[in-house]
Amino acid sequence: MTNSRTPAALVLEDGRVFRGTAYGAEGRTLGEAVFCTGMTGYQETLTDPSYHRQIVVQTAPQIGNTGWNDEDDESARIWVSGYVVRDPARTPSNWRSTRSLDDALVEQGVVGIAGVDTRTLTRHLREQGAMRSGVFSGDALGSDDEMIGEVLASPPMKGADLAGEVTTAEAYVVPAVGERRFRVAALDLGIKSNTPRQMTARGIEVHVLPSSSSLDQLLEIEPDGVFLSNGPGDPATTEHATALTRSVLERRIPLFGICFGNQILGRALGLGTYKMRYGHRGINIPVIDVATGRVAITAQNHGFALEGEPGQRFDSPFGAATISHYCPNDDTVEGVRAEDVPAFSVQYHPEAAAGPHDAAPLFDEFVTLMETAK
Ligand SMILES: NC(=O)CC[C@H](N)C(=O)O
Repeated sequence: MTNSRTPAALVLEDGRVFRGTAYGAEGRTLGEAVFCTGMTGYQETLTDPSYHRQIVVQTAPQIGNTGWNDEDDESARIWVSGYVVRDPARTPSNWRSTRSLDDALVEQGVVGIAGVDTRTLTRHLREQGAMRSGVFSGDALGSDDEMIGEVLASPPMKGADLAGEVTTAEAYVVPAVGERRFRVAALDLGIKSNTPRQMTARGIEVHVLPSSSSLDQLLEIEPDGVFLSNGPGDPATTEHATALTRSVLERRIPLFGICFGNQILGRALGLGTYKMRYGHRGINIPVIDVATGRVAITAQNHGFALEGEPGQRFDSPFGAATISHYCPNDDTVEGVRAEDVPAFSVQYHPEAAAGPHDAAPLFDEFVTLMETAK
């Protein structure tokens, strides 16, 4: 259970060391330290494959209050490489809870640390940027120099090609709820369970494909639409997915992308990507739709972004395109739309569980795009 007295340390690549006690599994883990500002939804965060190779810091001081249930996982396992909290729940309480968060972390061998001053840590990451880090506890604790050395020897997130590490080994089909109206080929770069669920609820039969699938394998499905999922790593490494996307655009098959998928569509349209200082990770991030001026409150989890200006129109290899959405906090690109081929994508999460659901109608827009193309 929680409140272990085993000493633990979170070590950042710039030499900052935060001391605390072991939480979850004991041992050693390495990854990019990033902070997430969601007050709820820690189970969805932990099981989101986009957090692969990241050590997640929760800014909400109390974590674990509702325990761990058998329904909210976004994938078959916890993907974060480490977990940093301030004050873990001693007594989880929720009618759906089947075990404590601490037990779930131990069961899956996820090394964490509690008792960290997460406010100071978050301010540090906000100023200095997300960076390589490690959590060390028990026998794995070494001298500061040793631990910093291990962190400095670990690979950076920039240039990391990770979709192949999280994608499904085999293609599978998620049937439509009720009558099947459309068939969609979904490229799994780290897809979350709630994404096919949002589509199947709208009469879409979803064929989830491994990230290495060829154009022929995709076309074999005779899809009415193609979906590009979220996923971990640097979008600059997605040559295969970007080439595949270009072939889909050439054939004018309706296409919708989320997060990593937005970065891939952007790249296919000729935009560049860059690593943000500390990214957007939370569940109350505003996004403005340039066409309507409307603001949506969104869930986000990204450390990279597309280059471009809010509302900018640009020439792509597939005709005109627009930066359709942006974040008013920092003018980050949050969506792109092609005007001459049926394709659009967003950097945020319309499938967000536990919400917010402002952006859910984007799945209806995908349906409309497919209806129009038929
Ligand atoms: N959730 C995602 O799809 C993240 C995309 C990409 N790995 C990023 O960090 O920007």
